[in-house]
Amino acid sequence: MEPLASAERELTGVAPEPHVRFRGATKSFGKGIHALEDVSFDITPGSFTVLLGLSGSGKSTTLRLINGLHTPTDGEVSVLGEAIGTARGHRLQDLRRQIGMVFQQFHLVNSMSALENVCTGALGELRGPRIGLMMYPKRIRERALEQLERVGLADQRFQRAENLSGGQQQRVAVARALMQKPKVLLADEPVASLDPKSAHQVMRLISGIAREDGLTVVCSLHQVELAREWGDRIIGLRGGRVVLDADAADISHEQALEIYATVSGREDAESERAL
Ligand SMILES: Nc1ncnc2c1ncn2[C@@H]1O[C@H](COP(=O)(O)OP(=O)(O)OP(=O)(O)O)[C@@H](O)[C@H]1O
Repeated sequence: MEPLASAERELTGVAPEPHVRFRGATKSFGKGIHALEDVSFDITPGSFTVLLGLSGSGKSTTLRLINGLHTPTDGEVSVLGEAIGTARGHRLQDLRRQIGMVFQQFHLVNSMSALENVCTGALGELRGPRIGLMMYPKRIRERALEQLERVGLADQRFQRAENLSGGQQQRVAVARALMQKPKVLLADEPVASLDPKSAHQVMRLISGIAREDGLTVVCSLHQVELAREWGDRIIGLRGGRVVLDADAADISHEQALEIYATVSGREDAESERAL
């Protein structure tokens, strides 16, 4: 998915500024735990990048560096042209508002309706807490309903989140992320808890919305086939290092599987899951 970036290049002859830039980024936790080591890449606006790798390879750390939850121990991470690790206060809040997030475990409030969960995505633009759907301004409730319509769940708007299926809950979580009107959408293993049919549905939804809104997506996955089907580009991580970085269309199933090259029994089991 390169329409935005390639259109801009065609019009101006200049490649657009990347939405995400890693330059020699390293993240260590104490002595000896290098979650990420010397990672460099640029992510083009409007592209869909998949981070592929087994458990512990550094995918979540990469996403957390992008949304400023971690700061790099060494090197630089910039998002939308700013070094997010050094941004503070309002500037950091503004940047974070432009970065939507979707998680493996959905992180909805179970006792709230689907619509109220989506409304919480707008809390960053409101003052003070809101308890109950009717405490949100009408314009926010209307926007939330529009987002629920986009993910095909308007008819479930008053259903408590806990009564929805996993796939439906993830669609509500996508709608909530869209309330921020993000430029960048980060998805951390968004389909790892879903059955294959729901997983495809959610990936199709994220991909379709990203295309419509020109969103830049960075999505971690551990399933090779999903990565090849939905990503424009695959960045493979192993042991905190980039071991593959190429257009998804140019990567064979076997090449992608090499990311899971076995060095221990644990990884053997993981590489079977990755198929
Ligand atoms: N806060 C932390 N403190 C200590 N070590 C950490 C911390 N966060 C991550 N790590 C370590 O960094 C490495 C990379 O972890 P990360 O969560 O980024 O991997 P991942 O590819 O997302 O794995 P998973 O799919 O299991 O979430 C692992 O060895 C992990 O144990």
